Formats: sequence, C-alpha cells, structure tokens
Amino acid sequence: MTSFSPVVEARGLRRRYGSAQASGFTAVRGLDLTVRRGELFALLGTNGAGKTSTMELIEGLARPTAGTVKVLGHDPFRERAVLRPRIGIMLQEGGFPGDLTVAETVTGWAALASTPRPVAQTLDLVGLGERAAVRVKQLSGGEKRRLDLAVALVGRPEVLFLDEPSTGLDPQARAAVWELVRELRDEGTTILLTTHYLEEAEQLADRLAIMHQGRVVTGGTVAEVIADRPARISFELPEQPSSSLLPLPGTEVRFAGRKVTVRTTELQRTLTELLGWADAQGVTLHGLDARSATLEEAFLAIAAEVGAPEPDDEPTTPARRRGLIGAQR
Ligand SMILES: Nc1ncnc2c1ncn2[C@@H]1O[C@H](COP(=O)(O)OP(=O)(O)OP(=O)(O)O)[C@@H](O)[C@H]1O
Repeated sequence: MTSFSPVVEARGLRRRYGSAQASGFTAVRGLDLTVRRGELFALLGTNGAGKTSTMELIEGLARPTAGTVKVLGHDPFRERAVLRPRIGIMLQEGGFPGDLTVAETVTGWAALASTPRPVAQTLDLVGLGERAAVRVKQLSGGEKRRLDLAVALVGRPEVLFLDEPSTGLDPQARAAVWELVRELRDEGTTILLTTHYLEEAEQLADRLAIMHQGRVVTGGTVAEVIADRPARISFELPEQPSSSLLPLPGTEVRFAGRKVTVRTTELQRTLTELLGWADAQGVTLHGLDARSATLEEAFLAIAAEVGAPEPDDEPTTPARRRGLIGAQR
C-alpha cells in the first residue's frame, strides 16, 4: 500500500439485519466512502441513518451483506488479527467490566499493543489521571466516555474510529476531547468519527459525509457541502418596502414589516446589486448582514428533502437524482 492509498475505502457497502424477507431491515444501502491518510473525516446523519451500522462494518465487527471495505489495504472482518494492533476503536458503549479500576482496564488494553502509550500518560490525555484507582462501575457517564477514548488511544493506533466521542460530555470536557482529537490528527493519526454535533464536524473535520436512510447523500469539505445552499442577506429599510422596489433577479426575497431577507446562491453578485440599488435610492440598509449557509442549514435541508425509505431494490432518492451521491472526493 502506497502513502497515496486511502486508509479506508468502502464500495457499495450494504448491511441487512434479519432475514432477506420483509421482516429484515437494510440499514446501509450501497455506501461509498474514502478516508485519506492523515485526515479527520466526520460521518454525520439523522438518527437511524446507519452511521453505527457503517462504522461496525469498517471496524470489522460485522460482515457486509454486499460490497467491499478495506482498511489499510486489509479486509477488516477477515483480517482482523492483522489490523487489530494498528487501529483504535471507541464504541458508543465500551461495556468494560465494572469491578476493574480505570488503570487496570487501560493496562489490559495496552498489553495488546506492540508500542503502547504509558497508561498514566493516556489517562492524563483524556482527563482521567485523578480517577486511575476508581472502579469502572463508579464512573460517571462522561468519565466512562473518556475511558472508552483512553482504551482506543492507548495502543498509538494509525487509524482511530470514534463513534460519537463527545456525546454525554459537558461543554468543557467536549472542548478538551476536540483539542485532543485535533492533536492526534496533527500527529498523523487518521480519524473517522461519527457525531451528532454539527459544530464538532465544522470545527474538526477535514472532510465529511452526511448519511440519510443508509446512504451518503452529500460529502466533501464543509465549504463544498454548504456551497449549494443559498446564502442569506438581511437588513431593515426605513419604511415598509414594496417588492417591486428591490430588483434582485434570481433571488428569493421575503418581507416582514420593514425587515427584508434575501436568499441567493450568488452572494457576491446579489450583494453588489443590492448595495448599488441602495446607493442609487439613497437608502440606508440598517443592520445589514450577509452570511453563507451553515452546515446546520445544509443538514436540515438534506433531512427534509429526502423522502420516506424506499424498498431495498429501489436505489433512487431525490439526492441520487441530483447526482449528489458519491460526491465525496
Ligand atoms: N440489530 C439490529 N437489528 C435490526 N435493525 C437494526 C439493528 N441495529 C440497528 N438497526 C436499525 O438500523 C438503522 C440504522 O441504525 P444505526 O444505529 O446504524 O444508525 P445511526 O445513524 O448510528 O443512528 P443514531 O444516530 O440514532 O445512533 C436503524 O433504523 C436501526 O433501528
């Protein structure tokens, strides 16, 4: 495998729970995903979109119903023993024995690695240094989450899989986890994480994909994902305007009293036209604000646009028709 080969490459992945009959459910429906060496890739999606089901296939914890997945050039399910020392996995629930202490738990996992981090250093990294002697069953929810992260990190993995790493953490602990994840990426670790926090993806991800109903609906950098979404300009006029007064072709203009909101896919051009109009009219645009779409707006629009789940054999969604699927580069 060359340094240009992807670290994770999934093609046409499918995962079906239960039987092939009507009682079964296909949670992953032909998913393509590429994670490059050294990048931090975030997998986002609505509840039940299939993120965890996908992660488990990539982690080698389950076998795909169809399609292929390679991690560091290996089949993660069949070549688990080869991959195990090179990857770190943080599951949604670590489920470690409650009677062991924090230090004993991490020491046990360190023993499986060829060049582990020192246990004390690992616990300090995740903010559990003071809790080393505490039994796992006595940890708070947030502390358990940090123990899950410590176990994933202790083997100095080349690739780190983090399933909702900051869920259940208070804002301070979440910021600390983000900082740690950033440091690990900067040291060269490839990271694939799932999250419900769009801010987390915006802050951390080099690239991301948004899943819905078992498929990747859109992907790319944050800027690429939001590029298709209309930007918004808002301002207030001194008196209630009439729509004919605002010559802004190709935009959607809404009036609420004196307040005006303009949605446009060409922010610079519309803003130039608007300012030219205001200048010519001698009008002051109070509280003028112009901003690109946010990731949250893109996410909500995707969730709203894609309709009810299709039958398994019907691979057509509005998003697929728009050519968005597989857009991640
Ligand atoms: N063991 C199972 N048997 C049957 N269906 C399952 C099983 N596990 C998951 N599912 C279903 O597969 C779908 C995808 O679940 P998954 O946990 O992968 O989604 P997710 O994107 O991780 O969701 P969340 O954001 O809520 O954690 C859901 O509809 C879920 O009910």
